[in-house]
Amino acid sequence: MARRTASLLPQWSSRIFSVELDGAPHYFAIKEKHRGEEVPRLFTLKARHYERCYSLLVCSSDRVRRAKFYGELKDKLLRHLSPESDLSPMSSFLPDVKDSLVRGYFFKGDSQSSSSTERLLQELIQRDPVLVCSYLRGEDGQLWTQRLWPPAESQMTEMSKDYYVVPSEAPKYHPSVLNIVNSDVFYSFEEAYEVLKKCGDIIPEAKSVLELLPSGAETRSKPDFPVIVIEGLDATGKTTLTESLRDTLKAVLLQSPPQCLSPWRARFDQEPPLIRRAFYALGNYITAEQIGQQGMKTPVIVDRFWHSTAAYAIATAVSGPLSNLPAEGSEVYRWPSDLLQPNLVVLLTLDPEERKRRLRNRGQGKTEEEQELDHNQLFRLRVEEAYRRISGPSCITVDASPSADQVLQQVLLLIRGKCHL
Ligand SMILES: Nc1ncnc2c1ncn2[C@@H]1O[C@H](COP(=O)(O)OP(=O)(O)OP(=O)(O)O)[C@@H](O)[C@H]1O
Ligand SMILES: Nc1ccn([C@H]2C[C@H](O)[C@@H](COP(=O)(O)O)O2)c(=O)n1
Repeated sequence: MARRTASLLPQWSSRIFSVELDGAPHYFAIKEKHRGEEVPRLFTLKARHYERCYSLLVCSSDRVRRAKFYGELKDKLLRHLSPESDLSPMSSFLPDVKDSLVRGYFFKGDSQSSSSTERLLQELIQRDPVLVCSYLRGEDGQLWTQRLWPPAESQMTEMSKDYYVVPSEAPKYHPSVLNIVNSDVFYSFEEAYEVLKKCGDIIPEAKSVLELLPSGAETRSKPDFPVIVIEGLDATGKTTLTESLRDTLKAVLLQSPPQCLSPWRARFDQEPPLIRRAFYALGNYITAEQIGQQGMKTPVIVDRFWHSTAAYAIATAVSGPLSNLPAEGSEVYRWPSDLLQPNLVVLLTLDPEERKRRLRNRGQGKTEEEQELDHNQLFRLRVEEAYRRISGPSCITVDASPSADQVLQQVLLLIRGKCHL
């Protein structure tokens, strides 16, 4: 058992832990306990009767299983724990080490129901890939010790000791940045394909999607005619503009995700980010195949493409202000080497109030991510900034607030300048 836990989460004592408490991230490290040592204080939990807290980190080496289980675990804990437990997301990572982020949850253990909580934890560690720790409050109500739970799990490992929980500086970038590559954003057909292939047993629809895929991202010869992608948040006027461009340029209009994936889109929108983003990533390769065929005959206009896939994924993986995004020039913003590159990518931007007005006028239902855009100003800013940072090709921003015809003329000017049409 001890060996199991040690291999689940290597370099235990070098890790930083992050937990959202009262709406703010708290970062802490652990320090071996030595007698009489002064240790900085971390945080106080409000209610006195919470003598103990728990963390659960999901440690499976199978990333599809880990992603599915992480979502299910939240539902399970919410069903079982009292609302006073303040269930919060938690993570642990090795500073600057890619792919080292492990996610989980943190909650306060109510002394009233401690035996039933411990029964649930016992059940979880026996069946599922979780690592459980308990945290005890120090005498001054502020200092906490961390220890592997239950104590019998910890014999003979570096986790066997008690550790002080000490405050740690916030990392330069949001810890989720460490795991974006090939978990939130995919940089090759193969990487996204692998995820959907592994899902075949648990999500039957994945098999239908796999059947629609081109046989790899073959290097086709570049289309003879220009390929122009129109990007932007919802209701910025993409549909209006792409339809006008199609008519004006006698072009073919395509979209990503492609029409043939429509029957499965809602299904994959319910899945955890790893699976959902792999679905959208593969959609781009189907659209690329269609572009390759149509682009030999006419200009092609595309409503959303890889910029959307990457920008929404990055902006969702990272929370908080723009400064939490990976820095400009980061590998996270690079274009997949095996994906067709358009000749021009236009990003439509709009004042948030005008966007809301257009959304209201349109009056359609919204996806969860669209609702988030409405309510969460920071999320909207992160999506737009991520769009701007993507390179190879980069997007050219066009203000979409003038009339539909003025926006069309502006974009036609850009196309004529860049694509010799
Ligand atoms: N330049 C414009 N000025 C005023 N209204 C516009 C303009 N362009 C589009 N609209 C209106 O704004 C609404 C949203 O436009 P549209 O559907 O083209 O956006 P979209 O970017 O395709 O949205 P989504 O991504 O959600 O499909 C529509 O009612 C459309 O008629
Ligand atoms: N190529 C694409 C297109 C869309 N998405 C995702 C990103 C958002 O969650 C949502 C927006 O699309 P809309 O509702 O406006 O059709 O779909 C993507 O990841 N990649």
